[in-house]
Amino acid sequence: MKKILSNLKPYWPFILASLIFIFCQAMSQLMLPSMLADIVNTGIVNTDTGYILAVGGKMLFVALGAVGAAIAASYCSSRAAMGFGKSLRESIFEKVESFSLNEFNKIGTASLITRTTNDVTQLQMVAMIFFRMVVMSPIMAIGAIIMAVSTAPSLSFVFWIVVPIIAGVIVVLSKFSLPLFRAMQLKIDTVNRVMRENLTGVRVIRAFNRVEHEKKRFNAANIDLTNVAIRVNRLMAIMMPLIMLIFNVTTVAIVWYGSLKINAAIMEVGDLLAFIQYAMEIMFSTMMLSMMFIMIPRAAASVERIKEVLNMEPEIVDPENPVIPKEIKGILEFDDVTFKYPDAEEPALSNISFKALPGRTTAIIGATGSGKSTISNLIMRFYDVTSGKITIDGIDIRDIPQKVLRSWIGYVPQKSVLFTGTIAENIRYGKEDATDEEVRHAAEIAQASEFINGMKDGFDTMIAEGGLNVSGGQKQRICIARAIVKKPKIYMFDDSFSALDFKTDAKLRVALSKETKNSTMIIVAQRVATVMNADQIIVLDEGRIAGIGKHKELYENCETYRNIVLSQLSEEEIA
Ligand SMILES: Nc1ncnc2c1ncn2[C@@H]1O[C@H](COP(=O)(O)OP(=O)(O)OP(=O)(O)O)[C@@H](O)[C@H]1O
Repeated sequence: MKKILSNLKPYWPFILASLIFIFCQAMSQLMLPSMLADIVNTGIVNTDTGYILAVGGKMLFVALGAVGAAIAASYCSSRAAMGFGKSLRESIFEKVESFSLNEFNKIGTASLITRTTNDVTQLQMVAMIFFRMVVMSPIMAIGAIIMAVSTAPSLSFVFWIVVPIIAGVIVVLSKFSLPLFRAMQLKIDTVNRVMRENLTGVRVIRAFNRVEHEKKRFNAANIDLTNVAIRVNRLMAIMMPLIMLIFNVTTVAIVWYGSLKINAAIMEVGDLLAFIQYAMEIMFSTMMLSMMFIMIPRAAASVERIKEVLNMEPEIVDPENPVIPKEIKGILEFDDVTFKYPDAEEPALSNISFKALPGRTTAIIGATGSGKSTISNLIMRFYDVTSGKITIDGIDIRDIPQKVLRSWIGYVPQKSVLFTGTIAENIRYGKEDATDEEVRHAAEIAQASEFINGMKDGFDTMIAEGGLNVSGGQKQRICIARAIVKKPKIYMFDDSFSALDFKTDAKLRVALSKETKNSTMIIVAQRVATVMNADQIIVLDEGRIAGIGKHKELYENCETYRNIVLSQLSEEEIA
């Protein structure tokens, strides 16, 4: 909670100003009924027009003051609440940025989006009303009780009956509403998740004619959310008429009892009028407070969900005593590495040891699911090894700050990811201050220049959201250029040539080897043609190393490798 509330800190001047204005508004509003009583008791009873005009003028002045204070309070509380929301969203975003892949998996992307948007909006709304109502209502309620009791002490017993009844109604209803509000946020998560899957998977959905199925899935989630919302609103629907009934019965009781007093000449008409107005203020304030009780549980559900994100400790953290060498050679070594994904039964990698040297190409090949991408995940420190260690120039990568480690590596993921922006901007993602020449050169090596220059706007061509306006192979080459422009010490290509035709794949590797003479190259691939010229090939089989060596040796000595080769190459190609 402290972490959430700390986001209010920068806005305390607005909160303070809003409280002062609210106080002024409450005071002005409290003065009005007693002035009205004065007009009736003195002005009207004595038919003193001058008095009526004088006090009426004062009333107008006070009422205008109340309006001004209300506007100012509203402005200040809105500024504070909106600022709070902005700052909270920033905090969540920053926290999420520090998550390792495991934390993303735990909460889920759709839920993280809802928590950053919808849940924060809930808190923002509550904060705005909170500043106004929680301060205004008690001041008004207490002030009105004091004024009412001093105006007509004999009628004040009414409050001892009415206020507890209103409070009781609210407490009971809020007990039912909390679980419903919690459920509602979860349902919003589900709607978002289904929507997200539908938008990203639209091509597959259409290709497999599953539009109807997806409609049903979305409808189910949507109806689920609607049902919970209806139940919540049913509670609200009960509450408002109940409170209005209490309001009206109370007014009737006051008028009836008051008129008896007036008849008996114990009370003046003006005092009864003032008393009714104070009674209204008291009941209205109690109702507003009760609305807070309804909103607070809803906000509490959102607070819980935001707290879960803010309190989640990322598993991958920077070392306390980091080692940051000025210069590295790029010798990457796996030393008896075993790794099990969180929640997985079996390790994805077992006892992996190898050394990748600068100026050499190390290729990793194996069947699907053999653990190739897991190796790249570990090198990037998206996950930490379960046992053993990975070193660069002899330094355990857990002793190197993540930022520094990742600055040494040019990573091309298995699934190409591009961002909305121009092609040049996407390539510059690898090196922010890369010159146009550097960008062009990187594209040249990545065999991307030709198709980029063929586009109407060349390097300034806009990439649509998710890179939908370029082909799979083009996307891959832009991603490769992004890594090349960085001029890293270590290249990590995770099955990054899979969408390229054989000719482009070969040309790219030749151009790359010229450019990266002193860099350590790690190429994960499924295709034998991509790896067969590597200086060393690591053959993975169900998370274990089945063989390490050059193409020829492995073909002769490693059965797993031979089987992969035989399944892909013809006799002449092997020879
Ligand atoms: N996040 C994860 N949580 C649990 N298990 C995982 C996770 N990611 C991968 N695995 C498992 O780890 C094993 C190795 O997966 P990995 O992605 O490294 O294989 P791969 O050789 O790269 O396969 P492919 O060639 O199909 O990409 C597989 O059995 C897979 O099911």
